[in-house]
Amino acid sequence: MRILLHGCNGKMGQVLTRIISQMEDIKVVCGVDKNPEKFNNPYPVYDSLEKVKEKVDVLIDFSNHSALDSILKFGLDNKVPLVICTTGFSKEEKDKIKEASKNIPILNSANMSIGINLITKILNQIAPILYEDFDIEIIEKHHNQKLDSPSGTALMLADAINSSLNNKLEYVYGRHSKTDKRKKQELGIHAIRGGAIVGEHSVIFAGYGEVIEINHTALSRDVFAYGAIKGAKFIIGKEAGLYTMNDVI
Ligand SMILES: NC(=O)C1=CN([C@@H]2O[C@H](COP(=O)(O)OP(=O)(O)OC[C@H]3O[C@@H](n4cnc5c(N)ncnc54)[C@H](O)[C@@H]3O)[C@@H](O)[C@H]2O)C=CC1
Ligand SMILES: O=C(O)C1=N[C@H](C(=O)O)C[C@H](O)C1
Repeated sequence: MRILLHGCNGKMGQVLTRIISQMEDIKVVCGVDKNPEKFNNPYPVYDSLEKVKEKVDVLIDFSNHSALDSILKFGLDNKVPLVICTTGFSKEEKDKIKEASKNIPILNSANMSIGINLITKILNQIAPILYEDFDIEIIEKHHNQKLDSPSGTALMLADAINSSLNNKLEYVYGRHSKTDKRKKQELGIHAIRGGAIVGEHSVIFAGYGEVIEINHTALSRDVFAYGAIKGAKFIIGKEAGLYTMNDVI
């Protein structure tokens, strides 16, 4: 498997570089990063996808939402499947991913871990049972270098809950300056940023006599990298379409 690593000089790009260098059946054949000189990688690094000349089987992206147009163009022009792991996309950008997936296979997930994706399935089943008697809130914690908030995963968890409730919930981001009490249909989403926290997510169902919490902690970035590699193996050879990690696990 020949991989193009987009965002190769970032935190996730470097974790993937290390892990893939220890594997026999797969190889990063080139990388793209807007800071191409930052590391001495064992593959060529370009500052633009337009400069890539290597033949690749799949593109894995951990970069920034602003790179989306160039990634979709590369995939469509070269018929290369995409594994898009970046977060922070707007509604318009998510629509662009959906449109491109009519012509090429795209795997898009805000979280490549097995645990979080299993939790989305569990939430889908339990939220309709609990909603009447429990208020639902999400807390996420990440390192102090993270650009987007709330995390893509927090939004993914919120969407899993909301879709099981006919999308009747109203997302409330923090409660700064509010003077009214919580409304029943609110789904509070709260972001903590500090230190080197890799990624923690809690979904809280708060009732009157009991509280249920579902927690997930990523212990290292390796878990996302292994998920992305699994996703890349899965997406190669698939029909055009939009896939998630729940199709992989
Ligand atoms: N789906 C998942 O499981 C995970 C997703 N992420 C997401 O992946 C993204 C990257 O995360 P990190 O590696 O921690 O960030 P980072 O900031 O350490 O790395 C991003 C890299 O992308 C490069 N870059 C930024 N804009 C670019 C552009 N327009 N063209 C080319 N390169 C560009 C930067 O120079 C940097 O080297 C974030 O959106 C993050 O939320 C991170 C971890 C897990
Ligand atoms: O930026 C990160 O670090 C992470 N981003 C993803 C997100 O926004 O949900 C996934 C993971 O939690 C780490």
